[in-house]
Amino acid sequence: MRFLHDRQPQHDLTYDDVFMVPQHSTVSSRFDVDLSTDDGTGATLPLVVANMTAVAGRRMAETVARRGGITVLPQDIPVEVVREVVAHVKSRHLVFDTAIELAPDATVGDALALIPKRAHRAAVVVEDGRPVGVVAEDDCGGVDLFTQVREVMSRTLVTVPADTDPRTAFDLLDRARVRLAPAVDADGRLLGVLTRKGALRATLYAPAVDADGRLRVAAAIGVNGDVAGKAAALLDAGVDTLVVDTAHGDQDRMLDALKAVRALDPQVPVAAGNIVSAEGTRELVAAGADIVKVGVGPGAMCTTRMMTGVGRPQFSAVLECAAAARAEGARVWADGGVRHPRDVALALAAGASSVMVGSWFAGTHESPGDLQRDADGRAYKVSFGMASARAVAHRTSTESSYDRARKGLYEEGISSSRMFVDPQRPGVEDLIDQVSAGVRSSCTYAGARSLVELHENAVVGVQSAAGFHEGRPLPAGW
Ligand SMILES: NC(=O)C1=CN([C@@H]2O[C@H](COP(=O)(O)OP(=O)(O)OC[C@H]3O[C@@H](n4cnc5c(N)ncnc54)[C@H](OP(=O)(O)O)[C@@H]3O)[C@@H](O)[C@H]2O)C=CC1
Ligand SMILES: Nc1nc2c(ncn2[C@@H]2O[C@H](COP(=O)(O)O)[C@@H](O)[C@H]2O)c(=O)[nH]1
Ligand SMILES: [K+]
Repeated sequence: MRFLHDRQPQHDLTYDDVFMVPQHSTVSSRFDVDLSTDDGTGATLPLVVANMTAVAGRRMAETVARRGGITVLPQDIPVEVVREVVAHVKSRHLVFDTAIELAPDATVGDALALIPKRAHRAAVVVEDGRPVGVVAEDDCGGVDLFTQVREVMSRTLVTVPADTDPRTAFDLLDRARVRLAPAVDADGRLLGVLTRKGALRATLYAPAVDADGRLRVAAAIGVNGDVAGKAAALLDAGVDTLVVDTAHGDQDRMLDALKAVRALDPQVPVAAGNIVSAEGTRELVAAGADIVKVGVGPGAMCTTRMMTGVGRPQFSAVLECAAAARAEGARVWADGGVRHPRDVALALAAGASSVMVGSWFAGTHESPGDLQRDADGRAYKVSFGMASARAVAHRTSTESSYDRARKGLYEEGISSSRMFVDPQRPGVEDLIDQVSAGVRSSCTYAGARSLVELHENAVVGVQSAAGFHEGRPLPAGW
C-alpha cells in the first residue's frame, strides 16, 4: 500500500480518514477475486468473529466457518464447554444449516421460542428422525400457543438429497417456489436445512475446514492463572487457532503466557494481543505469536480511550503493525471498530490478513443472546464489552468478595448496549454477503485478484470529514 502522491500523513488516521483510489485493473469480474487469508488459519474469508460472550458462540462459529471465516470462543467459557462446542462445530454439515427439530406434539409456543434462533426462521417437524413437516413463523399466527405443531405445519415437503450439488439444489428450490427445504440422507433422515440463499452461498464461498474436512473454530485464553494448562486443554479439545488475549498485550504477563503456550509446541497458529505499535508487534512475534491482534480502543463496547486517553487511531495502527509483522514473517488481525464493509477493505489494504468483528455481528440471529423487542417492536440483542463490569463480575465469580470488588473498579467497557437487528440483514450471513461483495469489489478497483495483491496495489488518500460525508448515501434524499 502507498499513500496517494506518496504524501506521508502528518498524524494518525482511522478508517473514516482514508479512501482508496481506483487503479487500472485487469481483473474482469468480482467473482475472480480470491479472499483467502495467508495467515495459516485456513480461513477462506478474511473475517474473525471477536471473542466476546455476547457475540461468539456455537451457532455463530458454525455459520461463519461454513462461509470461510473463523470464530474465537471467549476465554470466559469453561474449558469443558469449549470442548463440547468445538465437537459440535466440527460435527456440522459443510453445506446444510443445522435445523431446529420439533416433535409433532411440540407446541406452537415451543416453535415460536426456537425459530428466532435461526436466520432461516423455521423449524422442521421430525418423526423417527425423518422430516414430516415444516413450521414457519407465519404458520403460528392466530392459534393458541399450546396448539401442537402437527396441526399448523406445512406437509407439502420438498426435500434435498444429501449429495445434491448446490447449483442443482438452488434450481430445485427455485422451481418448487419454496424458500427452504429439509436435506435428507439416503434413508430419508434429516441432515439439516437448505434455503435458496444457502444454496447460492454454497456456490460462492468455501468453508474453512481442517485437515479432516471439518469446520474450523478458534478459542481464546487470558494471561492469568494456569495459562499452559488451559492452552493444553483447548488444544486437546481440537481448537484450530489459539488466541492469547488481554487489553494491554505489550506487558510481561503476555510474554510469559506466550512462551508457556509456545513450549507446548502447538501445531496450530497462535494469535496474541492487543498492541498498536511496531515494537509491541515485534515483541509478541519474538515471544511466539504467529498473528498479532491490533487495536486499543476502537471497539464499539470499549471505553478505554475515554477512561485512559490510551489507544491509537486504527488505520495507522494496522498499517504500522502489519508492516512490522510481515517483516518477521508474521501477520496481524485488525481488531475492532469495524462498522462498514469499507472498514474491512481498508484494514486489508493496510496489510491485515484478517479483520475481527464483534459488535456489528452481535445484532444477528446467530449471536448467543435472546432476541428482544423495544417499545416500538424493533428487534435487538444485548451486547456488552469483555472489560465491562458485567463481564468482569462473571469472570471473577470464583474469587473472594474483596478481590472481586477491587477488580470491579477497573471497568473499561459498556455493560449493556442494544444492537438492533437490521430487518434487511438479520443473519450474520447477510452481513458476510455485504462484506464479501464490498471487499471483492475493492479488489477489482485496486486491480487485485487476492488480498496479497490488494495490499500491494492499494493507493490510499487522506480525506476531510466532508470527504467522508460525501461518500455516504442519502436514502431519504436532500
Ligand atoms: N482491544 C482493546 O482495546 C481492549 C480489549 N479488552 C478486552 O477485554 C477482555 C479482558 O481483558 P483484560 O482487562 O486485559 O482482563 P484480563 O483478565 O486478561 O487481565 C489482564 C491482566 O493484566 C493486568 N494489567 C496490567 N495493566 C493493565 C491494563 N492497563 N488493563 C488491563 N489489565 C492490565 C491486570 O492486572 P490488574 O487487574 O491487577 O491491573 C490483569 O492481571 C479481553 O478480551 C480484552 O481483549 C479490554 C480492554 C481494551
Ligand atoms: N476496551 C474494551 N475493548 C473491548 C471490550 N470488549 C471487547 N473489546 C474489544 O473490541 C473488539 C471488537 O470490536 P467491535 O467494534 O467489533 O465491537 C474486541 O475484539 C476487543 O478487542 C471492552 O469491554 N473494553
Ligand atoms: K470505542
